[in-house]
Amino acid sequence: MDFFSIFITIISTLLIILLFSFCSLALVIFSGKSLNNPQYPPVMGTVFDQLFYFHKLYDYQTDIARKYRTFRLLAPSQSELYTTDPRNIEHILKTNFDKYSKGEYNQAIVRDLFGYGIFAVDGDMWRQQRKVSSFEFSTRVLRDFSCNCFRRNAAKLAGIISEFAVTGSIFDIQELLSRCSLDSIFKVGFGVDLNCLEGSNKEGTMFIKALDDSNESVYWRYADLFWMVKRYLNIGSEAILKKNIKVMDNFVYDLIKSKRELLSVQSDYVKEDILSRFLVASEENPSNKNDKYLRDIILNFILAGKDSTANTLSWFFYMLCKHPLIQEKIVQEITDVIEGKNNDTKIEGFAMNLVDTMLDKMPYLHATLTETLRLYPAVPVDGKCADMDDILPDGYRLKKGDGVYYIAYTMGRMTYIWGEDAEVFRPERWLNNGVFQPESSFKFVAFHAGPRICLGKDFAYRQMKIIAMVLLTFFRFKLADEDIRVTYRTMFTLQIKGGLHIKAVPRVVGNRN
Ligand code: HEM
Repeated sequence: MDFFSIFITIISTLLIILLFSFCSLALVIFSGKSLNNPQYPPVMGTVFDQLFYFHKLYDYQTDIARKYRTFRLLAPSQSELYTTDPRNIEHILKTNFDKYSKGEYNQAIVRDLFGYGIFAVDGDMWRQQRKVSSFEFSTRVLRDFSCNCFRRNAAKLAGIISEFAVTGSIFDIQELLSRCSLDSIFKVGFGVDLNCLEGSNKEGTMFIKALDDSNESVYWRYADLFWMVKRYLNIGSEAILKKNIKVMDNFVYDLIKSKRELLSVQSDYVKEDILSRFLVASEENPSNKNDKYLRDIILNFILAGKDSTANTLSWFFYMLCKHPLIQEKIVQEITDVIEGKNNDTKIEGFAMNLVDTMLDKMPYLHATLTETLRLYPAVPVDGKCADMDDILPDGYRLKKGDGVYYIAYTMGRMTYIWGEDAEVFRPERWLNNGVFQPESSFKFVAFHAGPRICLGKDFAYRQMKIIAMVLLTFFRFKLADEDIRVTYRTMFTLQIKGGLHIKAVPRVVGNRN
């Protein structure tokens, strides 16, 4: 056989294999999915379509949801349902809680990052972590200790921004907020001073980058057909992910080691932080005593505490730059609330004098933060897996093993939920005669709902309010480029792609005109 014939034989064999694989995959994807049965939600494509829209995934989902409130994408072995209907959300997250779990499909995807931490487990493991954590979050000590820490970190952040303000420099506020909230979660969660905000902690900075990149790489698995093969061969995005996870693991294992040493040396050490509580709980249950289990708990809390708050505040400042009148209204509310009670004109003193009662009297700020979360929810898509066949309240059926996701980002843009001005940023929609009106957690689902509702909601609002009050008292914020329209980085949490580059103009405190 000549060279040309060998070449043709190889190419045609490859083509036949490729065609065969493609047909088998198509057969697996499209068979057994009740495609034309109107009892099941309409099919809008396969999960691999998400590859093409990955950079604007949530807007792609929103476009479909404008036509179909509940729809399906097909995956090889199951259907993935997406819904915006609050009735369905109540059904899966609360009324039929026991019929839905995180599911093996999701767990396989997130295992390398989340391990067996609270976000990735079900059943007894979840109940045990929820119990220890909810006890921690309900204590008065945590409330006082965390507020103190938020005030200090807000003052440090304002100090850094004042240097930029003096020189008129542009800075990335998302980056600073990210460091600030990481410092807070380390102090409150693990009793450790990370000092990432000052930039003096190089490992901390590397840790943040590794965390963000891993968050994105793991999310990419939802659209990547070959992620398991790549993981096995340790190539491409999976090789990068593995490296990033190693950076994070080293960092977290060092933390556990130093914490254990501290607890054994100092018998009078105050065990009030979340990690100490889990360390004590693990002493009582030897199966949870290993460092891997503690690593998972820590990493889940870091993911919960850092991204959610920092990203929400970044979108909040973006909205305030786009709506200067809203920015000034918040400043007026701060002025009214602190009048006669906090006259300190220095950043540190002002921050330390912000007491709980002042935070509670800020309905407009509360509404603006909530409006930010309505349009830019920190967790844009979240979901569960059906553990048995079921029928949703909107009448659509799903089969055992199907995924069912609620799209918080899309829900915020649905006129049937929020009215004709759903896409308009309008904090006033949350107020009635100046009093904040909460919405059903199945309609405003940014904090999840039902038995697994976010444990850190109040914690997050307190931190966001303190930071917002300190920064807005001392600075007026403007976008570095007034015409810019920022977008998101597609990952588990809604981060601004490329950061938020802004300028701060000092305000004259005591005379805020
Ligand atoms: C704006 C801020 C925040 C938002 C929007 C938010 C949102 C959410 C969402 C959507 C979930 C459900 C995730 C899932 O499906 O597993 C969740 C769960 C959780 N959040 Fe938050 N979160 C915020 C801040 C925080 C903070 C600061 C902490 C802790 C320091 C925290 C701790 C938790 C925990 C422990 C869970 C797991 C609950 C469970 O599975 O039982 N969150 N949060």
